[in-house]
Formats: sequence, C-alpha cells, structure tokens
Amino acid sequence: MIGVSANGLVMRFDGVTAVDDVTFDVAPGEFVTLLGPSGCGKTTLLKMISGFLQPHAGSIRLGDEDITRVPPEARDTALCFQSYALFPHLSVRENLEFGLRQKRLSRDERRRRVEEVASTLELDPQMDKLPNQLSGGQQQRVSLGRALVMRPGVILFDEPLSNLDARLRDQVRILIRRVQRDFGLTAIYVTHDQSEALALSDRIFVMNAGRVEQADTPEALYYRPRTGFVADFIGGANILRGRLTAQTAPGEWAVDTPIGVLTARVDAPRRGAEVHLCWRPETAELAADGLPAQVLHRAFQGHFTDLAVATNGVPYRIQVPRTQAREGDEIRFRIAPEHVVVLEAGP
Ligand SMILES: Nc1ncnc2c1ncn2[C@@H]1O[C@H](COP(=O)(O)OP(=O)(O)OP(=O)(O)O)[C@@H](O)[C@H]1O
Repeated sequence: MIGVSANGLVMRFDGVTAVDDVTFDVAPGEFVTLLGPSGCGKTTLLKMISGFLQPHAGSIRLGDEDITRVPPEARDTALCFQSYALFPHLSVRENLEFGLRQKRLSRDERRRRVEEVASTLELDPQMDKLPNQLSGGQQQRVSLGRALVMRPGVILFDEPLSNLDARLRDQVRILIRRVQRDFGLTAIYVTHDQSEALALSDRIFVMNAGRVEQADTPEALYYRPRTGFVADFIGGANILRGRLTAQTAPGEWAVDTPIGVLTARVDAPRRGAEVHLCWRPETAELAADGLPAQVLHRAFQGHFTDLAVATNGVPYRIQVPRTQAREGDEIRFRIAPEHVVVLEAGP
C-alpha cells in the first residue's frame, strides 16, 4: 500500500485559479474524499494526481517517488469515471482485459486477474455481453473492474455514482468500500454529495474555491467544523453571530446572541470578542427553562420532527424526537455547551 502527498499544488485556467496552493497527505490504505460545490477544483486536483493535467506549481509524491512529471500511464494510479468510459464494441471481458493487454501481461495472468475481479464484482454472467446490453449499475461495476484489474496502488474515483439511481448508488457505494479494503488500495474519491462522503470516507477534504478548507474525519467535520462554509456545507448547521460576555465554568463562556444567551466551550476566550457560533439542529433539547422560540413550520420526519423556528425575528432550525408543537406555538429548548462550536471564520 502506498500513500499520496501533494505540496503547494497550483492550477490556473485562463487566469482563473482552479486549485490554489493545495497541500495534503493521504496515508497508505486510506479512503479520502474530495468534497465541495461545483467548480471548487475537485476534478482538477484528481486530474493532477492521475497525470492528465500538469500543475503550474507544486509537486505530487506516490510513496517515496516524485511523480509530478511522470506520464499518466507510468503512474501507479487507476481512474474510475462517472461516465464509465467503456469501449462500446468490446465485450465485458475484453473491456476488463484491455489495460492488461496494453501492459503486455501474459495470457494466464490476464485471465487470472479478470476472473478474480469478475467474481468479486459478480460480473461472471455478463462477461460476453456488450456495454449497451448492461444496466447502469452493471456498467459502473465493469468500469470499477477495469481499474481494479490493474492492481493500482492508488485508485481515483470521479463521481462514480452520479449516473445511478438511489438504490443502486447505495449498493455500488458499499461495493466500492469493500473492494477498496479487500484489495488494500489507497482511494481518492471526488463527489459533491455530502452524505456519500460522510458514509464512505476515512477522511474528507472539504474544498472551497480551489483550497482545502478543512481535512478531517466525517465525525470531526460534522461536530467540529472550523468555518462557516464547512458547517453549512456539511449537514446544514445553524450559524449565529455572538459576543463572549462571561465565563460560566472552566472552559465555558456565556455568548450573547440574537436569539438569547448560549453557553459554549471556548478554547482561547477573550471577553467581549465577537465570534460566529454553530450548532446542529438535532443537538437542541426541549426544556421548560430553556430559550424561547416560535414555531414557524413543522415537518414530521418519522424518527424526528423538524421545526423551523424564530426568536426575535431570527430564523433557525431545531430537530426533536417527539413534540406536539404546532405552527404558532412557543417552545423552549436548550443546547449543551459541548454542542455549541465557536468557528474560526464566519460564513
Ligand atoms: N479545461 C479547463 N479550461 C478552463 N477552465 C477550466 C477547465 N477545467 C476546469 N476549469 C475551471 O476550473 C474550476 C474548477 O473546475 P473543476 O472541474 O476542477 O471543479 P469541480 O469541483 O470538479 O466541479 P464539478 O463538481 O462541477 O465537476 C472551474 O472554475 C472550472 O470552470
């Protein structure tokens, strides 16, 4: 297993900086997702790692080797696309074998690898069919198989599930994670779908305007976002401005906000400091002595009820497991200090 590291990568197109001084390390065997809105530079970064784009500055290493100037076919990487990129006139078997023939592997070795991958991906019954005789999910498995037969050190995915319907997406997602573990591959996966990223990844690199804004585990990104962009992009947090007023316990401060006084854990507090706070809707608990809020809209969701509420004209959301509250009612709620996060930068 090999890791990938990038140092100071820059890519510009016609004066637009698509990737702006990106540095990261992906550990051997790690599954990392590049997540961010359309145009933030995810695909450009992936193409630099695979060698289809040359960076204007910076370097990329695969294990101990500097591969910045190594052509794509000589890199120990394989790419799996959303558009499958299968040869329409070749059978599934021939599609799977294609890269191995180009590498001039022996017939026995080709057969061994193709059979192993076909059985892992349950493609055996499809081997003599042409791509247009397959469903979208089957075509995506062939595309994955073509990458796997190469036994790359690093497998790169560019939105591989985006052409599949919701049910198939779940199945192929689980399959991707399983083969990545079983084959001992390092994986870099591009998506703009946050739930896909949260479900698949060891770590997520959240990208914004060509930069990696935060690189963390899914849990840390969700519960400890560092910026307003990350808090909002991952799971939609409530974000409020506030001012630190007084210490209430060791490491805990009262924060004056437009919806009332909240208590937050604060690392480096300064009395009077203006901060941005974020908290997740589901961390609110109904409590008779809590902050008041007026219910604007109620949406029952089964295991929780989503309440759009407002206090002093400021709208936000809370989610509670069970409530009789209706539009127009006043509710009261509290949030434990460990769930109120002080951001390094606002939205
Ligand atoms: N070949 C190109 N020529 C000119 N501009 C480009 C080219 N490729 C990408 N860009 C620009 O670089 C920026 C980053 O594009 P990129 O495709 O990496 O974004 P992305 O995050 O993968 O977006 P999406 O999720 O929509 O695929 C965008 O502003 C895009 O318009």
